[in-house]
Amino acid sequence: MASPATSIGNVACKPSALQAIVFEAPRQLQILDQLLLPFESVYVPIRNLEDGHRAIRTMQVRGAPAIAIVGVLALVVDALNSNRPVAPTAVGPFLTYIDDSIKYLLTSRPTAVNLFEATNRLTRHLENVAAAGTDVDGLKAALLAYGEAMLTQDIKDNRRIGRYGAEYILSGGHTPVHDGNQADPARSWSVLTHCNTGALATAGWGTALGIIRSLHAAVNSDNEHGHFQAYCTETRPYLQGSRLTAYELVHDGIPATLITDSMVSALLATHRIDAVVVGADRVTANGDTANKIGTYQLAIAARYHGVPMIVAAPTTSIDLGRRSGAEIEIEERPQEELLAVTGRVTLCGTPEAQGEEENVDASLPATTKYRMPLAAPGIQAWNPSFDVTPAALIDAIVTELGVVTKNAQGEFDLAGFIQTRRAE
Ligand SMILES: CSC[C@H]1O[C@H](OP(=O)(O)O)[C@H](O)[C@@H]1O
Repeated sequence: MASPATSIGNVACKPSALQAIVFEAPRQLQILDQLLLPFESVYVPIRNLEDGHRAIRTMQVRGAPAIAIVGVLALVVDALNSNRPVAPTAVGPFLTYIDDSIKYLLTSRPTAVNLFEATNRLTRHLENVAAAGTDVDGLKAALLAYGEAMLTQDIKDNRRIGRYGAEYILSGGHTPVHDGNQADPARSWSVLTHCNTGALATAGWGTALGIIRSLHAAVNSDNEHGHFQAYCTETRPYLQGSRLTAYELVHDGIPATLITDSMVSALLATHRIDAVVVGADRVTANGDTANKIGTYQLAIAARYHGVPMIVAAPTTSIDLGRRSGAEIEIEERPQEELLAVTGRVTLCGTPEAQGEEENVDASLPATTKYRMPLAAPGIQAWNPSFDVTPAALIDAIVTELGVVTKNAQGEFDLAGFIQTRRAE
């Protein structure tokens, strides 16, 4: 499962097993093919817009922040591609090429707001650079700098989200469900999460999984008695939980337990869960949150059992232009993703599977693609990739600017919070 060695910034190195995006400026972009994880770690080159669109559409790369970063970097490598120059050499046509490219990229997946938000800011930025009187090379340099900045800013934001979220949970910012004394630092802590919101969904660290990383570090550093346990759901049908989040938690050595999506209420009924922490694809102005399918029923179960429901969302996932979740387009994906599982397996008769044993059939392919049907032939399937959790079922929204809780009217004032924090 070793990742291929590659260079980053002219330094030969090997990406960490969890590095979803590898960018060597100005034009070498690779993404970790998440359709093959955790059993194969394969990096796929993104050489142009079409490669980027396909990787996002097929979910080789996924996660709201990662989608935005790969989308913009695919535009960078397309615009700076010297092998097949496609970008116009005059400023006006170059800006038109950027606009047309963005419109194409935005057809990849509709629900997560991050790519829309990032490309809106990019368009305004390049227009300002052009108005300042630059040539196309200046615009290309600005585009490259913008894409590189997204990588570093996302990790900074996620570290802040992790810290704010961990502090909020440890400080009793909510009513603990544990019988234990909130003030007792030696007590155990358990958090349930859904889907994958970690390094594989971002440029690194993660959002909700970033909070789990920070919470685990805080509990284990404050005292040797504290114990932290993460629980993650499988997250059917793509299995972001059992394939990706479990992979990240095991990689980091964080005690973790996998459950099926159908076990959520039974687990919450044990009263061992301190908080449910999930990510977000699009949070509207009132706090309604589009996230992976299954989040809504998780929130219902959490509310029923008195467990705080916490959404981790960088401000790049907050869409103040939409008043409520009713305005969010929910992506429906191919039925096939629910009706079967596909992937690659190493055949038991091949050298890879048998090590050095003699009696292997070398004529067999080392790995072979498979499709395993899971449902009765002929059945139809409904496969919405997201659902919307109403703000009424959410207790806190953790951003890189801090934790947003409800006002005296029981509402989130996200616009006011963001404006105030950014003015500080
Ligand atoms: C920080 S990732 C946010 C969000 O994206 C995931 O969706 P997908 O795997 O379909 O791209 C999931 O909803 C995560 O919570």
